[in-house]
Amino acid sequence: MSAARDIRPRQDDLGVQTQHISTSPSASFHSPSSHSSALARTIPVINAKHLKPFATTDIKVLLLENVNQAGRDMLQQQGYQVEFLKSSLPEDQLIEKIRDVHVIGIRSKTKLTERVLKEAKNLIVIGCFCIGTNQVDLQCAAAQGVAVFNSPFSNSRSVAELVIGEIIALARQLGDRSNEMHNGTWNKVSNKCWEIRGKTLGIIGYGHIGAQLSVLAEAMSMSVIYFDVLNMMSLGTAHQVESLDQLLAQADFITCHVPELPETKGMIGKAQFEKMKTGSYLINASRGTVVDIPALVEAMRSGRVAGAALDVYPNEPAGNGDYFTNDLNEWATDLRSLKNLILTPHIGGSTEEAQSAIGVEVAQALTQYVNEGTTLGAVNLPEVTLRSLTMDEPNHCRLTFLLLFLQVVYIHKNIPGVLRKVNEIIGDHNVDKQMTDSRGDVAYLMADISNVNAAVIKDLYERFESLSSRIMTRILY
Ligand SMILES: NC(=O)c1ccc[n+]([C@@H]2O[C@H](COP(=O)([O-])OP(=O)(O)OC[C@H]3O[C@@H](n4cnc5c(N)ncnc54)[C@H](O)[C@@H]3O)[C@@H](O)[C@H]2O)c1
Ligand SMILES: O=C(O)CC[C@@H](O)C(=O)O
Repeated sequence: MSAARDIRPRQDDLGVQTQHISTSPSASFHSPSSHSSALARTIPVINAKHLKPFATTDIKVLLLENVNQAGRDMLQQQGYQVEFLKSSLPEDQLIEKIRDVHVIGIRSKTKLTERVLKEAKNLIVIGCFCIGTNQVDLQCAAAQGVAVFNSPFSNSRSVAELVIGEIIALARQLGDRSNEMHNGTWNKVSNKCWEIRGKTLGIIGYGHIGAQLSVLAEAMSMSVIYFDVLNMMSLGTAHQVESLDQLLAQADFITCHVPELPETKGMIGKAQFEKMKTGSYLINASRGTVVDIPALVEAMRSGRVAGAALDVYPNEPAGNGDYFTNDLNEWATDLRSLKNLILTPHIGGSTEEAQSAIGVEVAQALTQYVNEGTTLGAVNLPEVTLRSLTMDEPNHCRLTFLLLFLQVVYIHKNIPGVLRKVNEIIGDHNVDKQMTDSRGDVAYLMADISNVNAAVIKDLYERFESLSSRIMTRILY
């Protein structure tokens, strides 16, 4: 087989119309579970909607919001066509672009709403190169058979470290002193400046970030309490309180680390500020909707809150520039006028370490899904994987010759009896391995079938596609 990339269809030995892709090792996906990954592999992928196999060079990827180079490189090395933009796109432009792509990579600013997703006729997978997935209509994506992946903890440490820095900066009014010096003013004061040793940190949401922060804070002799809707294992000597009100009443520093959900919207508002200790501090590096900003402004003006740090806002601009004005958020000027308020442009997870780790992790998940159908780590589909078809398999030479193994990836609506119909179809064939799982209304089945030929593939595909419960059928071989 030629090492040159050639995406033209050709007839292979079995007479199946397939496509021929690079055998360069650098174009192979190095799956952690695959011992053959260093060897050249040929992984044509069928996009079900066209009933034609894809060469990897046919896969179109759109990366928005300055996704890290490491992730971009990995996708390019697959041979995919990768378009890269530094910022997000307004909805209408996004719709134009998304119509054409199979894979989209975004961060927190790109809103993949139902309206956008309905136009994404070729889309098979979304990569959120971040933790949050609130910017994607996950249910709509699942109903369309579009898998969504994120990076669940690669930037957690970066956020936790930022928050530790902010706790000290707020306790010592560092932002104000630094601004004054920038304006030429020497203002040596100790009034209302504190050590953090012995103070109580109240963490709302004890997940990846909250737990990491708990350890760091205790290392600096803070005592840690936290509130979470789940019962969690406390790290160190931290302890879980039973209600948000208890946390608000006890903590000197309060920091929010909950996801954006209907229940967390406005979770810290006027009533909660009134329950906080006078002179306490608030930090929000979760999502902008969690804190009611006008209520925060009022609480800071009244002296109830002695300082705050905000990294996230209800409305955030698509790219960098002079956007932090009342045009974007009506209270921006009020915020900018407050003392001891640290404002950062959603940079909690923005470190070199975090971004490159996220780039690699999400690019890997995307590649594994596109090339192998694996949904491990998907946030909206059942997690299903099969052992890779490797050189260690008894029939590995068939893998090398492409069409002797067929992997059917079938996403279907989870209606009772549907699996019986699916199994009736594949039961007539030589099923090497098979796995199914469901999540909500959607079930996902993977099956490796050996000894297939062009007619069998066509028959299988057509029979799956004719099932009324079908969402998406892909055949990878
Ligand atoms: N500023 C940034 O750059 C940045 C970076 C990463 C993550 N984030 C945000 O931080 C959030 C938290 O990240 P994480 O990785 O720790 O998430 P996580 O899912 O690991 O933890 C969230 C925790 O919040 C808890 N929770 C959910 N609803 C709650 C409620 N109503 N009350 C109390 N607890 C509740 C959950 O049980 C969970 O333990 C993310 O969802 C994301 O929006 C921001
Ligand atoms: O990088 C981003 O845009 C989002 C960072 C953070 O909020 C996340 O959800 O991981």
